[in-house]
Amino acid sequence: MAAVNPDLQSERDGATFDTNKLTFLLDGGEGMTERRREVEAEALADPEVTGGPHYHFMSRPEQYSDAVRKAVHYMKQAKTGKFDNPADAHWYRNTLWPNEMAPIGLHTTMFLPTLENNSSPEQKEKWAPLAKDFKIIGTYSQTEMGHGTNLKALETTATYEPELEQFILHSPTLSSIKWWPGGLGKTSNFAVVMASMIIKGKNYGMHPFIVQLRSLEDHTVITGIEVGDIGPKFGFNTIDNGYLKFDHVRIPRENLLMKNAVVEPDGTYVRIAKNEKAAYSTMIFVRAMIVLEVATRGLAQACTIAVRYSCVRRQSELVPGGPEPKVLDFQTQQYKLLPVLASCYAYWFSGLFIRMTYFQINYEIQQGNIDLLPELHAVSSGLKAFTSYGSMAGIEQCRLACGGHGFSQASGLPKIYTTMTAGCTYEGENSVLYLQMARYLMKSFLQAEKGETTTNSVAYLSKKNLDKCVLGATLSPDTIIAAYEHRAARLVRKAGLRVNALEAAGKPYHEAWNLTSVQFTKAAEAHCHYFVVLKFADTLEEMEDEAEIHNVLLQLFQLYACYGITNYAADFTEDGFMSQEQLDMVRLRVLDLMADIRPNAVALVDSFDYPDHILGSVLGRYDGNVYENLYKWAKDSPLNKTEVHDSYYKYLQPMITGKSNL
Ligand SMILES: CCCCCCCCCCCCCCCCCCCC(=O)SCCNC(=O)CCNC(=O)[C@H](O)C(C)(C)COP(=O)(O)OP(=O)(O)OC[C@H]1O[C@@H](n2cnc3c(N)ncnc32)[C@H](O)[C@@H]1OP(=O)(O)O
Ligand SMILES: Cc1cc2nc3c(=O)[nH]c(=O)nc-3n(C[C@H](O)[C@H](O)[C@H](O)COP(=O)(O)OP(=O)(O)OC[C@H]3O[C@@H](n4cnc5c(N)ncnc54)[C@H](O)[C@@H]3O)c2cc1C
Repeated sequence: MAAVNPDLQSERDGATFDTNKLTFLLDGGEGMTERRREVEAEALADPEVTGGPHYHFMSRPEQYSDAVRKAVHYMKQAKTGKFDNPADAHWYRNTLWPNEMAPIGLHTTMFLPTLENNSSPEQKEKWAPLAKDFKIIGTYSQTEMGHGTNLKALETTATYEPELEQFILHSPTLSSIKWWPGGLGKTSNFAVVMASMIIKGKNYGMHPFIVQLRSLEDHTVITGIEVGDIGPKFGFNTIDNGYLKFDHVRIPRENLLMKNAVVEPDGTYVRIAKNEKAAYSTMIFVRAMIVLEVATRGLAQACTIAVRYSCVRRQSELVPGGPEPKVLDFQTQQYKLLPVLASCYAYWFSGLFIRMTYFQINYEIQQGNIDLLPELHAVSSGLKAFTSYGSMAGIEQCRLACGGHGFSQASGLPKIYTTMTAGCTYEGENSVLYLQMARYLMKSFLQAEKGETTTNSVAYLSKKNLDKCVLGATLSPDTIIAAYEHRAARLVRKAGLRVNALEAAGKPYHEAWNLTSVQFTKAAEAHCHYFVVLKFADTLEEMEDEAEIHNVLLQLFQLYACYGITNYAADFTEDGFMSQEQLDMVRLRVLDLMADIRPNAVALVDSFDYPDHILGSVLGRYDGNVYENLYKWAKDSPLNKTEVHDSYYKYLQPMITGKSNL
């Protein structure tokens, strides 16, 4: 390995804590870190994983094709049983497709989970092993050209025919064509298709059906089906997001996944699930996972790149006539990066929380206890929206902080950005998800108004909140949490009262709701902000005695919270809760905290523990040898394969010389 750039080494030497120990905390324990590192090391040693053509120097069809090569490699490995632990499989995939979507990504994240959670026991026994062993490859096909958000308006129909005990799948309109499902265009031979189920003329709404799309022999498309790729996108170029059109395709009755609802041979519909949204369960799973696995990890990688590079990049003067400083020593550069780094830690702890909570509540739901489903739906929706937007903005901030080189694909940042920003849209567009959380907040507000006790994430709504902020120079977690509680409770209450007032003035509820929806999305955002602050504080409280790590995490917590207050100052001050003096103090504390955190900045990103291969960045290399590798990168560019490019002979030569050698 090349010698580490002394400018980066000095940062590591000056850190006040052991990065390894912080990595253990982030991974959820030393054993988890060790296992992750083992899986990554095995993958990194495998030329099928790290070899192959250079991602950025391939065309899109080549990128897709290479991703399929990797998919086959992954499936061969998985078939040996070595990834029986889902975490192992996840780490391996992250190393194989760094910041890319695998053509079989939907197979593992949505197709298989839907089969497992929406099938009857017999169906699960039949389909899940086939999918687990990759004998069939599937996707999750829900969104249509005309509707992604409004699931009640999906137009694909599954009409039951009792005589033959079959459903007939049909796409009656242009807008009913399935559009967007990942891996649908070229890779999958099966899909879970969400379609409106019609029996004897009655529409029972969206239900999941397992449908074969292509032959298992030669991959040709099943009669009555038209399927293909939807073309190049802003990112996600390794995956074949597809379209799918049905022309009266018949499937057996048994292909309705019947855990939540059964259709008997004579067409009798029997609902089993207690909640009518049971068919939406896979979406909750993915939203809960996006928080850590997509939003936070994308941001952590961007922070790693930008912070390391900012300690390698020297520019301008700090001391007149003095040497060029590391750019991270400029206060403005710290202001660009350190609050983003603090938010990354904040999201991480919320991500760990929602992942664990998802598995706990889902277990209860599987046992038939659905009491906590509304809470899980609201929190997973809100956190998905809050963290994906924050990460998207943070990644862009990291890119800008890298100056010109940040604009190059060599930085790795454009790829991280385009992959991650899709998470603001897929699995529920962010405003739409904030409005789902807002419904929950409105209900909870009404409960609190009636004097009832609200619980879980909204417990604070029925508490007596402080009228005056008691935040002082010590910035204790409790006073910070109280400030965020106050802001969220006030914004929820204000929006709720306006709905009530508009209704009292004669507006129908739906109109009152729409007229309050901007306020409500801001209230939902404030609620999520509070929740993320709370989970960060909980992590600090639960930490075992690792004083050095506790100190630096406390600084990050305070920075995250103070920066949030300065960014949303009006929310905290306009009702007189926080005084101007307190706000001024918080603003100055942001600057002081940045100075406190600055010496540990590199150690804090090293703790995310990303191998260079996953970062895919010349700027963010662990060894900090940026310039020689930027030069190498440019030399490898396909345009430099020949001294004179073909386009010269085709276009320039005739113009410049009046003749052509072609
Ligand atoms: C160590 C690690 C191991 C773990 C490894 C795991 C790795 C995982 C990695 C994850 C990587 C992820 C990569 C992802 C790849 C891309 C995937 C992209 C896939 C997709 O995009 S699939 C399509 C997604 N589509 C959507 O999300 C559609 C959005 N729309 C909706 O969800 C609904 O239509 C909407 C907006 C919620 C409205 O629904 P509607 O039916 O109209 O309902 P109402 O608004 O009338 O509400 C009625 C009532 O129901 C409640 N509700 C709504 N949804 C749900 C739900 N899901 N569950 C429970 N309850 C729900 C709603 O709140 C209302 O309640 P009220 O009480 O207020 O009446
Ligand atoms: C990269 C990517 C991968 C995807 N993968 C899959 C997949 O594998 N399977 C699949 O089925 N789908 C997939 N999708 C589709 C995705 O789930 C939808 O695009 C997403 O749910 C948003 O729905 P939409 O496109 O209909 O947006 P729209 O709902 O049309 O959003 C447009 C605008 O309208 C606003 N809006 C819509 N409804 C409301 C409302 N009720 N209140 C206020 N504002 C509203 C939105 O906020 C937004 O600003 C994918 C999409 C992308 C981008």
